[in-house]
Amino acid sequence: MSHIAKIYTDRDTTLDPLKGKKIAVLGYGSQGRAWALNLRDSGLHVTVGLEREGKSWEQAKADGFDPKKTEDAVKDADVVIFLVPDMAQRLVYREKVQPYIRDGMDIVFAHGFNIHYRLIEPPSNVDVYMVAPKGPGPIVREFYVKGGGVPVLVAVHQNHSGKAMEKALAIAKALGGTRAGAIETTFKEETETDLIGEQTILVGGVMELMKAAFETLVEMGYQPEVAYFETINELKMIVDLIYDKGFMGMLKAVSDTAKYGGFTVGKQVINNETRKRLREAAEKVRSGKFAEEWIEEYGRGSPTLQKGMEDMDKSLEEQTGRRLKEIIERGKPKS
Ligand SMILES: NC(=O)C1=CN([C@@H]2O[C@H](COP(=O)(O)OP(=O)(O)OC[C@H]3O[C@@H](n4cnc5c(N)ncnc54)[C@H](O)[C@@H]3O)[C@@H](O)[C@H]2O)C=CC1
Ligand SMILES: CC(=O)[C@](C)(O)C(=O)O
Ligand SMILES: [Mg+2]
Ligand SMILES: [Mg+2]
Repeated sequence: MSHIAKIYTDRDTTLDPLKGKKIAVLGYGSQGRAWALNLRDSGLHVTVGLEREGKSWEQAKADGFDPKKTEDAVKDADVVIFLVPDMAQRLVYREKVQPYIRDGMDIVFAHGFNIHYRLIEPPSNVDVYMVAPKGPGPIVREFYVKGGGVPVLVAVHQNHSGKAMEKALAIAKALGGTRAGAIETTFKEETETDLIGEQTILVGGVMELMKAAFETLVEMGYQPEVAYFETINELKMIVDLIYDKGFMGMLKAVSDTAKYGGFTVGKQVINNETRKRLREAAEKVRSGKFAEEWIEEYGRGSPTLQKGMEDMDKSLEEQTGRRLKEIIERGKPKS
């Protein structure tokens, strides 16, 4: 592997390509709020566009924005950023963006789903690019406020102006992303790796592994509180060690007993069978079959997603976590 990714930092980037441009942030949820606030704090001109009055509208107002109806924000904008849910983007595009597209407008995404799977096909007279934060929205905001930034991926799908990458990097900088680094990628690579990552490890894999370990201990008659601290609460500390000091740093911080048990038993639990299923899940993303399934589920009102949320809310691990909340909060470092 001799390939080295192209990575941009603050020194390689400038806000100039977006200075004075009118930026419409569509959606004010997890990413929308973080982007609108970070871009505004970085000195860019931001308008929040929303479908209707409601929770997001109130939050945007509380944060000092004067939200507009989606189409009104778009009519005025030079740059339109899609931060409504992936499944909602197609309809918002068709009804509230497409009719107002002008020559030289920018259409921007935080995830490549709708472009890669061709749910949105912008005309050739606009730039289409992406800045994809590799972290949850609230963390994108928190890191920025504290002087840091969450790393981002940048990609260009359509370069009508010839300056699409410069503008993607300007957004990356305004978001705080280039304080860490912005890695150049493609819509295909970002979309597929993001979906594979969230399904197999970040959301799906970690959640199920924690649940499986917790439930095994409880089934064996151990106290749920003890199981919760062991299999769920302590994971953050282990992951933080890996985050700060790598796998070697984590291993140096745990006991030899844990290292030996970890090396031998870890491979039995996450074995070739698990890897085979991980690969199958990844292939299902790459073939477009997962996207097809998710679009179909969304069309039926997302029953599986809703049931997942309800079941988790009622689960013994979540109930136990709520009961232990006070203890966990009390123990958190104070600075
Ligand atoms: N959540 C995250 O941390 C990350 C999200 N992304 C991407 O960012 C984009 C936005 O995702 P999130 O911030 O998670 O979205 P979200 O679910 O938090 O967005 C909700 C916002 O969209 C509005 N909204 C909800 N349903 C709508 C509909 N049917 N039509 C129009 N507006 C609607 C809500 O009022 C709210 O303002 C997606 O493309 C996602 O893949 C990328 C990286 C991480
Ligand atoms: C937070 C993030 O990067 C995810 C998991 O890809 C997402 O929310 O879609
Ligand atoms: Mg992601
Ligand atoms: Mg994602």
